[in-house]
Amino acid sequence: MTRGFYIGRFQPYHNGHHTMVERIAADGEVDELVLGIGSAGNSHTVHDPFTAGERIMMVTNAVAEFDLPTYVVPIEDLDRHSVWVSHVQSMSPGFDLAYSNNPLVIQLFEEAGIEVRQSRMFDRERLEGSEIRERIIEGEQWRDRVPDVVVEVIEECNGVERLRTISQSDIVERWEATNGGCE
Ligand SMILES: Nc1ncnc2c1ncn2[C@@H]1O[C@H](COP(=O)(O)OP(=O)(O)OP(=O)(O)O)[C@@H](O)[C@H]1O
Ligand SMILES: NC(=O)c1ccc[n+]([C@@H]2O[C@H](COP(=O)(O)O)[C@@H](O)[C@H]2O)c1
Repeated sequence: MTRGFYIGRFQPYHNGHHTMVERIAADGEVDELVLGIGSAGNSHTVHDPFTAGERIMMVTNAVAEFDLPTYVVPIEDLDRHSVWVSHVQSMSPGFDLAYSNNPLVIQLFEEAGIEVRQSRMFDRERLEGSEIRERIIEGEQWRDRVPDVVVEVIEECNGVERLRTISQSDIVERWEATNGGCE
């Protein structure tokens, strides 16, 4: 029995992530997969708008279509990279290999003796979290870049409105930092 571990911030979980999981399921290289919700304590910023709970719903509902047993676990950040892999292991069902294209994640797992498998990036011009968040804020088309169940979660939590509101307050904060605030 082989279990894999795939971590991401999933802000939001998009079709690039979904293609990755689809390939893992189709290849049959693992019997089970753990999906780690990274930076789990972060939410309500333009970089990390969705809560761990909302992202758990996105991922759980999306991967249900695959014939692969999965577990979704939230993983909070730590201020010490040197112990992050132990922290991940303490929060996750045991795993034999990890999937990531993130250079720091790859470095930390490999230093801990855990095999990391990388993949190519799928349709990266369209399938990038920051681009999708920008499109949500700007009112451009984004729904075709995420699984339908992710659209449902974002709509259920008023995510479009949240991102737009947050992006406005970010603009105000940046303006105040540059201009010394209002008199
Ligand atoms: N289009 C894609 N194809 C394949 N892998 C992807 C794709 N987009 C992201 N990944 C990988 O999935 C993992 C989690 O990525 P992450 O949640 O940071 O998404 P992202 O699209 O890079 O988001 P952001 O722009 O917010 O950083 C990382 O290893 C990342 O390299
Ligand atoms: N020290 C730490 O807390 C640490 C180290 C490496 C990665 N991470 C997290 O792992 C996740 C990696 O996911 P991404 O590939 O989506 O960036 C992120 O949430 C990142 O914050 C945390």
